[in-house]
Amino acid sequence: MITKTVEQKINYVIDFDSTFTKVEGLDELAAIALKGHKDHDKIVGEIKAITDKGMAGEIGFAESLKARVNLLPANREHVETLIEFLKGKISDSFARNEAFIRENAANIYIVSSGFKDFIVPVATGMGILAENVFANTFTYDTEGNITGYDVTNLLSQDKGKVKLLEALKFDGEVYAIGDGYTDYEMREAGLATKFFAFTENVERQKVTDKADEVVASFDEFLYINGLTRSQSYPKSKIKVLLLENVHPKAVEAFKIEGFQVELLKGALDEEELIEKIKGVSILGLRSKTNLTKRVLQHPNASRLMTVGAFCIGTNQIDLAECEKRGIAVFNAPYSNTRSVVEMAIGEMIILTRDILTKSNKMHEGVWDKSAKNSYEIRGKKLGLVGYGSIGTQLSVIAEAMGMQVYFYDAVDKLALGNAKKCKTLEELLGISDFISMHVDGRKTNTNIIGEKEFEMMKDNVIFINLSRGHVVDIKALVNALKSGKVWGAAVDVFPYEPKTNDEEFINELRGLPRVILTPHVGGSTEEAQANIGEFVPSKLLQFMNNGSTYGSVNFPELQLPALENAHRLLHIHQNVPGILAKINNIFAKYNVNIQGQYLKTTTEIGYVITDISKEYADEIIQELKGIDNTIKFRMLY
Ligand SMILES: NC(=O)C1=CN([C@@H]2O[C@H](COP(=O)(O)OP(=O)(O)OC[C@H]3O[C@@H](n4cnc5c(N)ncnc54)[C@H](O)[C@@H]3O)[C@@H](O)[C@H]2O)C=CC1
Ligand SMILES: O=C(O)CCC(=O)C(=O)O
Repeated sequence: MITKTVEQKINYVIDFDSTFTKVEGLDELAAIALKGHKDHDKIVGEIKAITDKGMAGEIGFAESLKARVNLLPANREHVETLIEFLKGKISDSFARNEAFIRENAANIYIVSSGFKDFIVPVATGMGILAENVFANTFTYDTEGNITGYDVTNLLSQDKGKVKLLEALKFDGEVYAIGDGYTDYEMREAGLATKFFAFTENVERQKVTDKADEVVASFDEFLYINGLTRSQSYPKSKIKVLLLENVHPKAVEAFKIEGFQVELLKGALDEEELIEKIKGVSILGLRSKTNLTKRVLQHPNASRLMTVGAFCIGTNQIDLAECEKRGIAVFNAPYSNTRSVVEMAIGEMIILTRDILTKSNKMHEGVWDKSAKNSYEIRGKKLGLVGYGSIGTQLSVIAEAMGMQVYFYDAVDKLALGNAKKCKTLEELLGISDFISMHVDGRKTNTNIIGEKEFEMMKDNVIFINLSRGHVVDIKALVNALKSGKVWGAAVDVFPYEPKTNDEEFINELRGLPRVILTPHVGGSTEEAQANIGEFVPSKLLQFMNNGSTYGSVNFPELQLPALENAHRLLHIHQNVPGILAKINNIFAKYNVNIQGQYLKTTTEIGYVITDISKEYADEIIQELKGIDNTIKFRMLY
């Protein structure tokens, strides 16, 4: 751990409400006491409004406290309930750094305008000494009802924290940490050496404007001051940018760990992405944002460490450029496959029963009961182009529904069930009653189905594309539909897709009969999106927290053990001879004890992870970074 040699004693004065805990104790006490009360919302709202005004410095503190306690119909039992509640509401970054609190307990003070009645049990549970908690105290009647508070306590008065610090006469420096104006007042009065505005739970501009430093977490406070901490680099300083409305679970996964997260609804074009990627270390996108070489080469992208494709396809990402730059890319290869398969089955049935035509007629008041142009899928031949995760699942389900399945894949694939392998695409096109595209989006798959391929198909074929827009020549499909070669089609993906839901969809397929058009929603089910929203962040977090790259689509894959009692050094470099030797020469030169070492390479890059004992010369870091052909270096503990 990094530990500052502290020559001068530092006293840490920490606020409680919305700093040490995520919430305001008195507001929560009101909510507990008024549970089930007919005026619950009204009274709690009033109390919260007064709290906010007081914290923002808009009304005097004494006035705010009096008004709030007067509105509070609470008793000892409610206080007990509040204590249990608050124990679960310790701010994440304080909870993460309990070890620091316990080690430095003698110099850590809670100075709060809240109440000892609930602060002491919560704070002492985290290692704070009871005698170092300074706060107000309630007064109770004989039945245990709160009647008021001790008005002689300095903290119940205006500028109470200032008065208390004057009285305490701390020896050494005083670092005040809090979210409210009264915390700043200690600095204003010259009683605190520095004021750190704490914004993990609430951010008040009036307070941050006055701060010496704004810290989004306690980790950041410890980092700035070179103190012992649980995170080698504070996650609140690491930016995560999530695009295309990924599932809220993803946002939550990063927030829980303390990252700075921004979620945007739509996709971004190249210029917009260059602008937004500034300072971003973790980027999440779906199929519509192109992460191009130009974006990656821009200085704004220099902090980018990892990218998550919240989908299967990664053709929208320049994987080779990411690799060259030491950026690990992950995707969700299976989470939405079932959703695509179900949509393909549904669309085959809708088209072969001519349901679109019938439904449209019904909406116009036409009752046309007839079996004409309606067929079962049972017994028909389904041709799958691409026999990967989706193609194979569709194969099994279609077969269970009585279809005869044929497939063509560019690589040799094992046939599942009774499916039959075709040697060529031409063979498959000539056999099939239904053709469904499930190839990946590599560039060479552009227009693999065009005029010539439609010509090879049986008359009245039903054609489905849920893979990628560019694999089918849309003009050729339009002609095949107009000529009757293709009876009906379902298309979910297009060479150009609108960036957001506000943009018009323009395509020649619009308005054609028996054509199902969907806005790239093959994988958009609640289930699939929730699965992806968990899966991709778990990969990105593993990479960030532990260095593991298992499942990466462009990086040497390594599943690393948990870090135990060591510092982990991660070195990404161009794959040229001699780098491992150079790394180990540095360790040998400084007599570093290696606890474990892992290496994996691709033809382009090498990834060396070394776990070392915690005592080492700081110089090794600069020397490791300085090795020729180093792409990226970082350290974890
Ligand atoms: N519409 C949507 O919302 C969704 C679309 N997709 C897309 O579906 C496609 C397939 O996904 P997966 O099955 O998971 O991919 P996969 O990578 O498991 O399978 C693709 C298969 O296509 C084969 N292939 C590639 N090019 C070929 C060619 N020219 N001819 C014959 N075979 C070829 C590959 O060898 C591979 O077996 C991808 O493009 C993916 O992006 C995936 C999920 C949702
Ligand atoms: O849901 C998305 O944005 C894209 C789905 C898709 O095409 C994929 O997973 O490859």
